[in-house]
Amino acid sequence: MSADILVVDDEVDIRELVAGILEDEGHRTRTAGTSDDALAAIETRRPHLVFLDIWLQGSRLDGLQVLEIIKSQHPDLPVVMISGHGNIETAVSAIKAGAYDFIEKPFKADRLVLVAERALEASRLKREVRDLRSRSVQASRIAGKSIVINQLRQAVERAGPTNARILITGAPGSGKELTARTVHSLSTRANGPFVVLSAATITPDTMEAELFGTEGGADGGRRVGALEEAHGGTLYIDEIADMPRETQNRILRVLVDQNFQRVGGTTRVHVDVRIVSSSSRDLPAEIAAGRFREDLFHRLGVIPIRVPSLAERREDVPELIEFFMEQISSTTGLPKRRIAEDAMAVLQSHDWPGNVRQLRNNVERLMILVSGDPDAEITADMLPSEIGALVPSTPGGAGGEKLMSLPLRDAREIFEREYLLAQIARFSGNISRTAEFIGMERSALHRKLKSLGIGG
Ligand SMILES: Nc1ncnc2c1ncn2[C@@H]1O[C@H](COP(=O)(O)OP(=O)(O)OP(=O)(O)O)[C@@H](O)[C@H]1O
Repeated sequence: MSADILVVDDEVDIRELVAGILEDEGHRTRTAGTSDDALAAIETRRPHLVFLDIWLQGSRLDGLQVLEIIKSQHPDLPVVMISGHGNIETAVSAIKAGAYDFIEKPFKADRLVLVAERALEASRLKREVRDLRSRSVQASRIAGKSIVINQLRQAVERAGPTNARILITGAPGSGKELTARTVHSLSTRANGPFVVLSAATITPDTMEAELFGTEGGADGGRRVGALEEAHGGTLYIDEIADMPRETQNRILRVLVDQNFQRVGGTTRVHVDVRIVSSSSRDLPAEIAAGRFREDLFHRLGVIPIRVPSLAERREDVPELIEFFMEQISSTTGLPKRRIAEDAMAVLQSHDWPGNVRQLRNNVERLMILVSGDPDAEITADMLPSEIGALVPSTPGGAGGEKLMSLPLRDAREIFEREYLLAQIARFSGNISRTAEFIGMERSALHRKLKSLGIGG
């Protein structure tokens, strides 16, 4: 890579020498003889790398002061100090102040080239890591603009940094783990581990070993459990209500004592772990049935957060579809597709029992299956039958057969009711938008709803 390198030294011979060597390597260089010229050159255009003399005789500021200014304005701009013979100590303090490295006069050309390449490579890697991080944050963004999702986002932003234990409830696939990850990324533990323990998929026999780890097993070895692995970070326990009673007792003790013993062990392990747990069950009902400890419920749920189901926020469906198409397209290379209005209407009025996960799976399936003309829209008839049922289900869950057994008048009334309820839900209760979509006058729709006994 050809980089833009600024060489700052009061001795003209030195700066020309350094610049010459770097240019021979294919880089572009600029030079400055004083602190003010150096800062002005950076101001004009941020270079990729700076070689900076420590002394800078005859300048307003010395090299260390210039370094300080550069680091405050451009923390990621790598600076290599040029140190005179015998002032290694100053060079070391420059490194403490943020310089990448130093070269000592007189220096060999290959040492100079090597340091330059390393500094440029380190800065490139740093940038890459930052990009990847921001991309993965973007990939796990809580998407949606509905009121309920805004409330969720606010709750997460408030609770994230507090370090308090959080209990997340919500239907399967609604985004509980995503919520937990967002909480973690907003906390002071963001650079620590985020460990997932899925209580639903672990058998009661192995639950404690998974959570606490084991000691003195058959092979005499010890295994680190999820709690220990999450030290300094967050432990996310999924489907907490599926934990066996005995484990519930033990985890409660961990929460009280802040330490635990490994299975088969005698030493107490002290950890600093924030526990975020989740459940898709009705926990008060589990407590009433004696399956879940009430005191544990209160300990885990210092801050309760509820994730809305997708059916509660149908207006987010188009944005979520766009979000997933973008995501899937960038990871698989599949082209994004346009969704025709009739298909969108079906997608928005579907109940989505599997919530956002089910929606995402369907988007992926459509992108794979709908091949051919990349400009062709996805229309309602291309949707899988599981979603595409055009007759809304009737109360009691019966489908078309029930309608068939009724006189036209009653069947029509049931159909109209279900149809209108679904459309209104789709537009989040906004009657004007519903009326416009279904092609009725707003006042006529109001009258219709009243006659069907819907709404106030
Ligand atoms: N609001 C959202 N915006 C973007 N993606 C979302 C949103 N909610 C959920 N997802 C995505 O949907 C999928 C399911 O979410 P997640 O695993 O967090 O659900 P869950 O409630 O933890 O599921 P389960 O109950 O099965 O553990 C994930 O791919 C997640 O990234």
